[in-house]
Amino acid sequence: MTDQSLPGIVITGGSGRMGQMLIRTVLDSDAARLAGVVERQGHDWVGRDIGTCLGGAPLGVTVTDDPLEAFAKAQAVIDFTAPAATVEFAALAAQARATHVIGTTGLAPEDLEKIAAAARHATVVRAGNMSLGVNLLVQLTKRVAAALDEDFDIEVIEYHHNRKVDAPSGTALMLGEAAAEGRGVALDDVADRGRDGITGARKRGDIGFAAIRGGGIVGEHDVLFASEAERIVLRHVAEDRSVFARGALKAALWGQGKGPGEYDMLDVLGLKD
Ligand SMILES: NC(=O)C1=CN([C@@H]2O[C@H](COP(=O)(O)OP(=O)(O)OC[C@H]3O[C@@H](n4cnc5c(N)ncnc54)[C@H](O)[C@@H]3O)[C@@H](O)[C@H]2O)C=CC1
Ligand SMILES: O=C(O)C1=N[C@H](C(=O)O)C[C@H](O)C1
Repeated sequence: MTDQSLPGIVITGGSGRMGQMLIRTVLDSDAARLAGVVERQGHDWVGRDIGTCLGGAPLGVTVTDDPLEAFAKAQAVIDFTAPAATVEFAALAAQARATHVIGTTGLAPEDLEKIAAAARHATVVRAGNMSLGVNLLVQLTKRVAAALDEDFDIEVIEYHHNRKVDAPSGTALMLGEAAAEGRGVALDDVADRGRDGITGARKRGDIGFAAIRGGGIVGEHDVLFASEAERIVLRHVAEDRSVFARGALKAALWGQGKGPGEYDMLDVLGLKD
C-alpha cells in the first residue's frame, strides 16, 4: 500500500528514455510516491495502467494526456520531454502550485522567458544535467578557466546517442557558461558553435563547441583547455540514465516548501559559490 503522506510526483513523457527511468526511480524511492504519468495526446499508453505499460503488474496509476488534472493531485512534476511541452507544463505546474523540475534541453530564449514567468508563482528547478558529477564539473570548469589565460583555447566536446535532437547539449552549454564566467566574459560574445568550410583560424578567447552523435552513448562531456605546450581535459561520463533520474528526484524533494523562484542543481546540491 503506497504511503499517501509522501510527496506525490508526476512524471511527464512517461514512455521516453528518461520518463521510464524516472518512473522506476520514484517507484524504488522510500521518500516519494508516483502520483501520475502524463503522455502526449494519441500516445498508445494513454488510458493504460503504467505498471502494465512497463511490462509488470498493475500499479493503480493510469497514464493520462490531461496534465492539469494530474498536476493538481501532486506536489511535484518531473519533466524531461520537449521544449513546447515543457513551456505548457510550466504554466500548468504554476497553476497547480507544484514544484516543476525541468530536465528538458534545447529551450529557446523565448521558452526560458515563459519558464521565468511561471517561476514567479511556483518553485522551478531547471538544469541541462541533473547528475552530481556534471554539476561538480561545472564548478571545476569555472575554477580552471579563471586560473588560465587566453593562451589556453577552451573547447567543449559532447558525445550522445543517435536519437538526440538538440545540439550543443544542455550540459555543453552549462559547461560553456561556466568557462565564460570563469574568464569574466559573456558566452554569447565568444561562443563558436559550428565550424564548416574555410572558417579562418581560431579566434583567441573563443569557446568552441563540437557535437558527436552515435549509437547508444548516454552522455559524455569533455572540457579541453589547450595551449601550445600542454593540454588539460576535464571529463564526465554518464554510464547510465539513473544519475539524471536520481538528481531529478532529489530536486523534486528539495523543492518542497521552497518559495517561488527558479533554481538549479547547484542550489539543490549545495554547490553554489
Ligand atoms: N537534464 C538532464 O539531466 C537530462 C536531460 N535530458 C533531456 O530530456 C529530454 C528528453 O530526453 P529523452 O527521454 O531521451 O527523450 P525521449 O524522446 O525518449 O522522450 C521524450 C518523451 O516526451 C514525450 N512528450 C513529448 N511531448 C509531450 C507532451 N506534449 N505531453 C506529454 N509527453 C510529451 C514523448 O512522447 C516522449 O515519451 C531531452 O530534452 C533531453 O536532452 C535527458 C537526459 C538527462
Ligand atoms: O538527450 C540526452 O540524452 C541528454 N541530454 C542532456 C543534455 O542535453 O546535456 C543531458 C545528458 O547528457 C543526456
